[in-house]
Amino acid sequence: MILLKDILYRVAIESVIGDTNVAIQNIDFDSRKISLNDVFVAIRGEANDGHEFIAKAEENGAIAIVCEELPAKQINGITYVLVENSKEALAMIANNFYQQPSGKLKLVGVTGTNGKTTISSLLHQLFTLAGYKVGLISTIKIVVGEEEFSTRLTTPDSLTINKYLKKMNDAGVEFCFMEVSSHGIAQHRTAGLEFKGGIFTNLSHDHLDYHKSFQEYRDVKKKFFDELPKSAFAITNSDDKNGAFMLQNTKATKKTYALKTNADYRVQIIENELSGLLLKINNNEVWSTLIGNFNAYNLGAIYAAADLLGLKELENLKYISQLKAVSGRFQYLISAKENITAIVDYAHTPDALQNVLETINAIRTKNEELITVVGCGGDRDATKRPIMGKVASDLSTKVIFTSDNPRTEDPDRIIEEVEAGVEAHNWSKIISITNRKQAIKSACAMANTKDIILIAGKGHETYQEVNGVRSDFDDIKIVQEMLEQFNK
Ligand SMILES: CC(=O)N[C@H]1[C@@H](OP(=O)(O)OP(=O)(O)OC[C@H]2O[C@@H](n3ccc(=O)[nH]c3=O)[C@H](O)[C@@H]2O)O[C@H](CO)[C@@H](O)[C@@H]1O[C@H](C)C(=O)N[C@@H](C)C(=O)N[C@H](CCC(=O)O)C(=O)O
Ligand SMILES: Nc1ncnc2c1ncn2[C@@H]1O[C@H](COP(=O)(O)OP(=O)(O)OP(=O)(O)O)[C@@H](O)[C@H]1O
Ligand SMILES: N[C@H](CCC[C@H](N)C(=O)O)C(=O)O
Ligand SMILES: [Mg+2]
Repeated sequence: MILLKDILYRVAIESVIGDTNVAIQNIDFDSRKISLNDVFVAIRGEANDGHEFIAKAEENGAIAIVCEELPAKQINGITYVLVENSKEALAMIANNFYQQPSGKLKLVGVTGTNGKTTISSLLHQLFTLAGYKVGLISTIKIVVGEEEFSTRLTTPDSLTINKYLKKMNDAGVEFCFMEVSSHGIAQHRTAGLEFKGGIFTNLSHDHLDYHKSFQEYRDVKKKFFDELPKSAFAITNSDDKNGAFMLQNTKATKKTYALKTNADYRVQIIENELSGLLLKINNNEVWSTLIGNFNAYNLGAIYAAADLLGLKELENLKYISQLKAVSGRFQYLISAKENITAIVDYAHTPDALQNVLETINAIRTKNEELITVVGCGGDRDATKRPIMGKVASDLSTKVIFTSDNPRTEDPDRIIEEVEAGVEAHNWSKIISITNRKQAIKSACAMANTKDIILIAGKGHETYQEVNGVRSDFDDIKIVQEMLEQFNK
């Protein structure tokens, strides 16, 4: 039996009306999911104000209401807990309800604009190879030992995070790697978690619809490191101009990785080919089948984290060389007959797109075309659209602009905004085909022997979201079918 007072530990409470010595059943921040003897936490969101649903939660049987503002009428028998910040309170309550699960394993958070899924998934792979039971909370999926769960957000709400961490405790998981998005930090989804380490990847343009300015976006990311405990490690990319800034006020042990500057974990690229990377990390050579400069950074961060988590040097190098590419991250398929290469990549920011295109250009010979299929998501940062249009047209020989996830926006309007970034001398390179499947088919039809097709933006996603409806859609499957037709 759990009492209301037990879950209020570390919650910044302003006042309480009613009894906290009451047994509670469950917790939720959605009035529609409240049933008898549950605790309802009212949250002011982006679209709605949870305080407007307090009456609904009471009707559904809530025994306690946690809120920032008391309802005009209070009901006898229900306890009202007035707090400073409901989102933070929810996080603390979730930590308490599931008995502080983050402290019972080694939790490492990965933050930054690009590379979070790659690094956390590869660390999950590495520690699994090393024989440990491992957990993962990522954009692609949540993993608890051998069990996998689907997920919609990169960093889930605090209740969901703690629920899965508890499952990990019950399954005997020793290490958990999780992505920490800027939305997650800003909305206190990770508050109260006990991190053993934090990793910073890089910072570039994204989510400026939500954070309003680059400074605000940067400061939110920094907050994650500010809050790490002294016993944790904080690993940063010292080649990134915001790398040092991230660790300015952290209490954690600071460590750096870099390709260009001096660092605790120094990575050098010896060979960089379509078959993989030969790297020197500190004084050891290691081969990886991962491709591109940016993966040399990711591998540097992974090596550093594994080292700081106690993996022996030789084991670390051995497992790094066995890591396999993460789904939809530079995933490539080759049609045997025509020798056409198709690369499916999740690049959905200007920086990621530029990195991927530069990687391909570095390995492509001049007479092979690079045909890029790309679009931008709706209801997300619109300022990145023309920049992605420019990057795609500057760095490809042909471009097909198309839809990503239009969500509630008009796909043709989004494409126009992407096209607006294309410079006049590149206009002859581009065409636009709104239907993404058609765009991929056209790219395949345009390709000649040895050409390279990049399909960017959706990576591992198996749906396309239009007006709130997600229909089956898989870049990898579509391109596979097309390439098989060539082989006939
Ligand atoms: C913009 C944003 O981040 N929104 C998130 C936010 O929702 P919200 O603030 O809009 O919630 P709301 O609809 O206004 O509702 C407010 C409150 O009223 C409650 N409510 C509502 C209706 C009702 O009948 N009863 C009721 O109690 C809701 O449960 C909620 O508690 O809080 C919700 C619960 O945690 C999230 O699911 C939701 O994510 C939406 C779906 C989303 O698309 N978020 C994206 C932008 C996101 O977070 N992405 C990041 C970053 C990606 C990256 O960098 O890679 C991620 O971590 O995935
Ligand atoms: N270290 C890196 N630096 C720059 N670009 C990268 C890096 N790692 C991966 N990328 C590129 O960014 C894309 C997204 O990578 P990944 O999914 O790992 O990032 P993420 O941070 O998890 O993104 P999201 O914010 O959507 O969760 C990749 O498909 C690749 O094109
Ligand atoms: N986590 C990213 C995912 C973008 C993926 C892209 N396919 C899109 O839908 O815009 C975001 O929420 O911005
Ligand atoms: Mg991710």
